Amino acid sequence: MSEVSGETLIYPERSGAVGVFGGTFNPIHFGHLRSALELLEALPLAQLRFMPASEPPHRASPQVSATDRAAMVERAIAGERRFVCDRRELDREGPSYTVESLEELRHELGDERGICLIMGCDALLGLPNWHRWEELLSLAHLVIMARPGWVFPDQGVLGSLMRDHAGVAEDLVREPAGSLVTQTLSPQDISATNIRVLLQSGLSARYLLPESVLAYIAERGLYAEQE
Ligand SMILES: Nc1ncnc2c1ncn2[C@@H]1O[C@H](COP(=O)(O)OP(=O)(O)OP(=O)(O)O)[C@@H](O)[C@H]1O
Ligand SMILES: O=C(O)c1ccc[n+]([C@@H]2O[C@H](COP(=O)([O-])O)[C@@H](O)[C@H]2O)c1
Repeated sequence: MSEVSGETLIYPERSGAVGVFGGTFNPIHFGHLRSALELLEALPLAQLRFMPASEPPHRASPQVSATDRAAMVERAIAGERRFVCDRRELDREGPSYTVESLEELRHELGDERGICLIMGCDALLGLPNWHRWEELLSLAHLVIMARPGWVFPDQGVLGSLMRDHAGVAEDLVREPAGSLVTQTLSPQDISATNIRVLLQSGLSARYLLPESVLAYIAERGLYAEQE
């Protein structure tokens, strides 16, 4: 069983699928958290795992360490029993390839359990550049969240992917992998980029992310104001 934060994880009732929400979480914010909660309520998910990327494959190395980013995730999700911080990518050397995390999780959960890889529409657009991306749907379902300012692709390789794998919520528990489900949630036009800009400019980021995360940022002097 992989290392997870807090209590030892007992995998939930056999009925629900396991959601995996990967991200840089630099820092985690209410856009992530509110979307995750709405997904839990809209889809047959028993648990949602926030999985901070240690070395996000397709962006510059974040200035804030993976340990700090995971600590912020842990603070943010404290109190919501169905949210878990999955630290497996912190324990692995090299780029945090999602396909490798899903392989590990599939091995742990067995062949029957539904696993849902969750991502925003913006992340979907970059999918064809991911490491071994064509294997992702054999390991998990994809749950794509609408995000303000982004439209679902309807052409090219992603348009075909969306049509060929289009599924409905029930598929996430009927099958272990292979369906693509889109979900419209209340729009949260919040980004970590915007939060970093505010903090680096000496402005408040209050009400965009949990107070516990803001307190951690202050304690550790992260995203400090730039001269
Ligand atoms: N406001 C939001 N609403 C819905 N999904 C979001 C939102 N913000 C981020 N996501 C999704 O969460 C996942 C992780 O995102 P990430 O940690 O990179 O946050 P971000 O706010 O997009 O960060 P950055 O601004 O640094 O790119 C991605 O799949 C992204 O699409
Ligand atoms: O596996 C890959 O090749 C890959 C390429 C780009 C992004 N990802 C994952 O997608 C998630 C969102 O990434 P990001 O950069 O938008 O925070 C995060 O879990 C990354 O590890 C994964």
